[in-house]
Amino acid sequence: MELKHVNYGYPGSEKLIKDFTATVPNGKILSIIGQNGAGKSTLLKLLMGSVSPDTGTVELDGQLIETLSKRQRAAKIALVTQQHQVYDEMTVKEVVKTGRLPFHSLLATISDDEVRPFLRVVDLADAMNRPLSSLSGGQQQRVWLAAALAQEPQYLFLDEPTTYLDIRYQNELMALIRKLNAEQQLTVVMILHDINQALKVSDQIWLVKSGQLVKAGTADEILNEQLLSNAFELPVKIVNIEKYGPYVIQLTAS
Ligand SMILES: Nc1ncnc2c1ncn2[C@@H]1O[C@H](COP(=O)(O)OP(=O)(O)OP(=O)(O)O)[C@@H](O)[C@H]1O
Repeated sequence: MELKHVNYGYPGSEKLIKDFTATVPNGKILSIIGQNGAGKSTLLKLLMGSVSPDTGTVELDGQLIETLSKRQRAAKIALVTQQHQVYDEMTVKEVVKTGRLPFHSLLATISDDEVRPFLRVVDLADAMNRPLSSLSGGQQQRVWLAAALAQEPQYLFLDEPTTYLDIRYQNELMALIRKLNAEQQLTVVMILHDINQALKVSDQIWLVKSGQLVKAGTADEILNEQLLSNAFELPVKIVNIEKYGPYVIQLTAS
């Protein structure tokens, strides 16, 4: 999956993504980090083909993304976002069934047996018949992950998956994503707000500022005070913590 010289602005707005060229590493975990409004979610939309570049190209497995139908794209890419309150009344299994829908007509019946394996992966098979709203935030996020997995994608996109989760659930979710990446060779692309989390879980990081790629690199290559301070427009200190390693501190007050 790759972006080549992509420029994009929302209709009626000024250019947001500027001459963006980068490759999503296959079978790896990629995180996109940057300030609010830097264009991270828009990059996901471009990679998914839900918006088209004004100039430049987006390729998915060697094909121009706009030549693929919505169904063909859904067969390859699944997205987990944080906007799903609408489905609160649904049961866990119903939510996971929505993940199968790109392949079935809306009238198709999807059996419980078909969705159970995906709930097993996220350790929620026992909660299958419970209303989604009766689960904790961390469990709900795992249900959405199961729904994405039910799509049997090659690429798993996550837009700020740890927002609203406390640190323990954040760590659990990240461990699960790593496991999925390792065991199912899923290519993971996620937007993370926590730089340290991104540094810890990612094989590659795209550091983005004002719609431009500042740097694509490994955690070691991104761990640079000046680079991060410039990109986030805040002073950054990197400290070394025993048994943890380097830790980025963003200084919010001068
Ligand atoms: N549908 C839209 N129409 C017009 N402008 C939009 C639309 N979606 C996003 N924008 C604008 O594009 C800019 C970048 O948005 P985007 O969501 O890509 O950034 P982001 O880096 O993901 O931000 P955040 O960290 O706050 O989620 C913002 O100024 C936003 O207001």
